[in-house]
Amino acid sequence: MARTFFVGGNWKCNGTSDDVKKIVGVLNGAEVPPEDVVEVVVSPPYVFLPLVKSLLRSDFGVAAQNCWVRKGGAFTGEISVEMLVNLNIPWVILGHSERRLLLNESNEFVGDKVAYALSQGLKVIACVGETLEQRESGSTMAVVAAQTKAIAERVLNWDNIVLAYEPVWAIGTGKVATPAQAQEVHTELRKWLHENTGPEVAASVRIIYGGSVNGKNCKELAAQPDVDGFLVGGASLKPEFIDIIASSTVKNNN
Ligand SMILES: O=C(CO)COP(=O)(O)O
Repeated sequence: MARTFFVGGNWKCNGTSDDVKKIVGVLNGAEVPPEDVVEVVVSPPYVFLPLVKSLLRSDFGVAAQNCWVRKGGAFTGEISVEMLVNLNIPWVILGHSERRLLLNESNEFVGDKVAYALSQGLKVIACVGETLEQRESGSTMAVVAAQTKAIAERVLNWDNIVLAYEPVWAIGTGKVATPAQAQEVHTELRKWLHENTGPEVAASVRIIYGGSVNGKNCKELAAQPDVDGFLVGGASLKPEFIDIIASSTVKNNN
């Protein structure tokens, strides 16, 4: 089954409005493969969402980097799903390891957020991934399965979910997973989805890789059969993001 390649740019907590305008200018001027080959979504900090939404080319999507777990209300400092819907922001990144680890977001909390965001019509980039310690102790698959299970227990329809495998040890470290390491976990995740959510979900859900993806290593990673795209951090703030988008064409012979 054809899974459209997906390239997300997670800008994290970076930049000024001038930086944002510059990045969007580069994206708007870029020649990229058509939408049936690659879906591109960029994720600026909350405060720049309206600016990016107003300036960005219409064939690229926009994602928030987080949202509140339930309907908005007396939750100082939070941004609700309803607000994102109101601003026509179609996507949200949830469960990023920086939030799981630095802000103590549990698997259950992330699962609740995914379910609520989907219920209100948002599409979700749900992140899973193990720490170096967990990898070295041989628990990679147990960790990502538990993270995925907390989502699967709360969600019936996976049509609007992209699953991002982001090994924590590869994030912002310049230490990229080898194509074989990425493929191995993606295959296992697809197997897990097959057993726990059924063959259709397993065949159609896009599993993307994140962790030190750049313009040089993207092609070899993209060539792996179960790597359906990328979630890019640092390199999404640079012109090489265009090269990463272009790596989608390695799937063209599928
Ligand atoms: O966390 C990431 C994307 O969400 C990856 O970040 P880097 O590409 O900077 O390693």
